[in-house]
Formats: sequence, structure tokens, C-alpha cells
Amino acid sequence: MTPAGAEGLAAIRKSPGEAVLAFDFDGTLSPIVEDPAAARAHPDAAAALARLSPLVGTLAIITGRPAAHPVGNGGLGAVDGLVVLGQYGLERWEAGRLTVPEPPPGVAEVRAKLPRVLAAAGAPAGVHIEDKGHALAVHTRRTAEPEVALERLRSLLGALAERHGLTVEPGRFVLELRPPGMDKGVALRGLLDPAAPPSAVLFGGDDLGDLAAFAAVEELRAEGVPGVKLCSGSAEVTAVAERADLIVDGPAGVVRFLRDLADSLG
Ligand SMILES: O=P(O)(O)OC[C@H]1O[C@H](O[C@H]2O[C@H](CO)[C@@H](O)[C@H](O)[C@H]2O)[C@H](O)[C@@H](O)[C@@H]1O
Repeated sequence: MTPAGAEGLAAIRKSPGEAVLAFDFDGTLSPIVEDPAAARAHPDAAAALARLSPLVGTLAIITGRPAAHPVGNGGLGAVDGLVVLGQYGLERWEAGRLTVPEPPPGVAEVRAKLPRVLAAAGAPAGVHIEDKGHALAVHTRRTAEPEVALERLRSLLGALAERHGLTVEPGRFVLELRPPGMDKGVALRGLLDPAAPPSAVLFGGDDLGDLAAFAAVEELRAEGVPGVKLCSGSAEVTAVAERADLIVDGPAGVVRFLRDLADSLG
């Protein structure tokens, strides 16, 4: 644990009711699986979050997924008080109510072109498209050489996104073509009450898209708000661990962290 992280954790323990805690879903609360539709929260995650929720000011999930996945099949919808920000913060789910804005036209244009673009590029067997409504994710995990396939598609998909006013979000064997202007850092800051600064913030993540939230924690620290950057460690991504205050062992380690924190508050 870094000294700044220890300070952040101490501030959460001192005034949990004013603290803001947010976690990523895939790879952090949900073990990575080959089929995105099959991803579920770790079996003990909902119970651990449910224990923590009444003890802290705000408890949130910030995910690249549509919010409907973690609260539905993902298994977290029954956690009282939980806020879920989906599509990198474009969507908000709270107390059973989901707010979803209209996607920009570029998403429909890319949806129409993407299968042909991938076929013309000779995308290998196993490449698949996940249609998230507001974004199209191109996954390579199920190909024979996921890293090679990802690199082959990177510049092509970057150019396609740019032509249609979208941006590319890279992740664990995935390139997402999504609307620009929102990221997990903006989403995390949006959880704060501008009239009442939090006692502390914590963000837990595992993937490149989570670095924007880490940057927000760093900025908040510079503004005087203690903060913690928690990494759900994996062999697939090292950049998140390099920037974290505390590294735990994947979703099982995150669940242990949640339980220990709830124990220390309750
Ligand atoms: O922000 P997150 O909650 O971490 O979501 C990021 C993307 O995660 C999902 O893909 C990842 O998890 C899949 C299921 O375990 C895995 O098959 C894939 O290789 C990973 O990249 C999800 O499918 C994407 O839509 C999310 O944006």
C-alpha cells in the first residue's frame, strides 16, 4: 500500500458516511470469461457490497457495459443503495430506475459497416462484435492469437471510429468504438456532491479504461480529498497495477477487500 493510499483508506474508515467508493465490473467484481454475455459477479460480491452499502456515503459501479448487465444477469441489482453508471457513465441506474440517453448517429453507422470492415480486413476466426447499443465492442479473446488479432485491427478500427465521430477504447482483448466525451474519471467526479466534498474517494479497477478514474482520484488528492486506487490484479494488464496504491488478487481479492472494509466499519 502506498502512503497516499493508506491515508485515503484511513479517511474512509474515519468518516465512511461521507466517502464515495466505486468499482469497475468486468475483471474487478466479475471474473473474466470468454463470452461477455456469460459474465457474472463473483458469487460473494453482491453480499459483500450489500454489507458495505449502508456504511458508506455512495457505493457505485462504473462500467463500460450497459448498466442493465451488472444489475440484471450480472447479479448486483439487489444491492440496496447501489448506483450503477453504465457505458462509461452515459447511463445511470439507481433504485430500479435506468436513465439512457440517445446514442449519437455514428454508432448506427459503424454498426452497419463493422461486419463488412472486419471481413474485408481478414479478421481471424473468433473475432466477435458485442453490440452495446451505445457502442460496438470488437473482441479477440476467442481467437487463436488474441494479442496478434487485436494489434491487426487497432489502426483500422481507429480510423473507422474517427470517420464516424467515435473514439476507440482499448481493453482486455477488446477494442470498443464508443462516443467520446465521457470516461470513468468524469463519471466518478459526477458522483460527488459539489456542495459537500467527500471525506475520501476510492476506485477499484483492472483495465485500461479504469485509468481515467485513477487520474480523477489523483486530481482529487491534489485538491485535498484523500483517495485510494485499488487494482484487481491480472497477468493481462500491468498498467493499472503500476499506478495503483493497493493490488489485490483479481475479483476474489476485491471481494475480500470489501468484506475486510465492511468488518472494519461495522
Ligand atoms: O468497465 P468494465 O466493467 O470492466 O467493462 C469493460 C468491458 O468488459 C467486457 O469485456 C471484458 O470482459 C469479458 C467478460 O469477462 C471478456 O470476455 C473480455 O475479453 C473483456 O474485455 C465487456 O464485454 C465490454 O463490453 C466492456 O466494455
